[in-house]
Amino acid sequence: MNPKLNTRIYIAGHRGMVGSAIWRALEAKGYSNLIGTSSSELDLRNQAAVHDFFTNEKPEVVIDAAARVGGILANASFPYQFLMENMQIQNNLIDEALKLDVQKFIFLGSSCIYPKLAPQPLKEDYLLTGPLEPTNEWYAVAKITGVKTCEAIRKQFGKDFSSLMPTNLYGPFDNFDLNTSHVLPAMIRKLHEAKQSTVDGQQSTVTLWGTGSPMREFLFVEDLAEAVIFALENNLGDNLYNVGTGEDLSIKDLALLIQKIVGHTGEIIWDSSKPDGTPRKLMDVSKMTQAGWKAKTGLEEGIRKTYAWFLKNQENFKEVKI
Ligand SMILES: NC(=O)c1ccc[n+]([C@@H]2O[C@H](COP(=O)([O-])OP(=O)(O)OC[C@H]3O[C@@H](n4cnc5c(N)ncnc54)[C@H](OP(=O)(O)O)[C@@H]3O)[C@@H](O)[C@H]2O)c1
Ligand SMILES: C[C@@H]1O[C@H](OP(=O)(O)OP(=O)(O)OC[C@H]2O[C@@H](n3cnc4c(=O)[nH]c(N)nc43)[C@H](O)[C@@H]2O)[C@@H](O)[C@H](O)[C@@H]1O
Repeated sequence: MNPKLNTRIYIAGHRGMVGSAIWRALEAKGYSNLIGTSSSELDLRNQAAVHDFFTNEKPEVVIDAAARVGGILANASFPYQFLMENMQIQNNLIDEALKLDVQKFIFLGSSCIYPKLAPQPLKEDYLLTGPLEPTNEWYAVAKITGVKTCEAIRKQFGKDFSSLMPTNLYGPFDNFDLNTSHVLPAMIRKLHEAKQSTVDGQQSTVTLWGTGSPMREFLFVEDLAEAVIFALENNLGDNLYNVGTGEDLSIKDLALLIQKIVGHTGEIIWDSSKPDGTPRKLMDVSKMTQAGWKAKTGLEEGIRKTYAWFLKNQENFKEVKI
């Protein structure tokens, strides 16, 4: 389909980091008929409520950025919720979208769908070729189910349902709760707070998780929002596309970069009782590049923007339990 500026676009999860970035980017491009509801207004795990919502709102396009999301520890600690809630949310959205003849559905998954020890960089074809990383296999299984459900609809009904697999994301409106966050916002918060708490003129020590040796790729969330709009406005023609920068670095090097940006001069300790997770998950982004989309924001530039956002908004995190 070719969306018009008044096409009715429902962004599920529009208050989250990803959904809100997509909303802002669509608004900036002039899309005027955006639909969003918070989880307190509409619990997407509730099938009947989702049915009523679709019947009333009649979206023409659905972008699914709603999910139970968290970093390595949250994933490993709540396997049932990460599996069940994600399947409930996506099943309700996809099934109602199919029944009510939504013209385009974009499902967002994650790079953890690929096997733990798959060759690098990860090509879309490597899906279901080996065992998953145990810390997040529950979330990964839910996301694989979402990819396959969209693929089944595409195959059986010829409808434009497709999946984008973003690498690890970061940016404004990220989650800075140290128990549930991903590594990049956790490092910004830990290093910033340690910089501010000096003891005898020395900045405090920061404890990070694992060995620091895993490799990760990071994409600025506003670049992902551009990729989603690219997929919305172009008929990509296939079911599954990786979205990333195609570059990675070690967790240790990420810590050194954030330390420099934040201005922390204290010591960093690595707590190897915490899991490392998958050793590497670098995306092969050639399919998206060939389609015509490429990430724009360099890692240092993106972290500087995110840190600036954190400094402006950190009062909101004060009540979060560490
Ligand atoms: N963050 C990453 O590093 C990353 C990496 C790859 C892929 N992704 C994917 O990107 C998508 C969005 O992630 P995010 O980082 O933006 O997460 P987020 O900030 O936690 O946002 C998740 C959104 O989902 C909504 N939601 C959760 N449970 C819901 C429910 N039961 N009913 C209704 N809404 C519900 C929340 O709504 P309320 O705010 O109203 O509660 C929230 O707006 C997910 O599909 C995720 O897998 C994220
Ligand atoms: C994108 C998401 O990635 C998630 O995997 P994954 O990259 O390991 O998740 P992260 O939580 O970002 O952790 C990445 C790496 O950073 C290390 N790390 C170091 N210090 C910290 C810290 O203070 N907090 C956190 N959170 N990590 C830290 C962590 O041990 C791991 O090796 C998956 O669990 C999800 O399913 C999803 O796919």
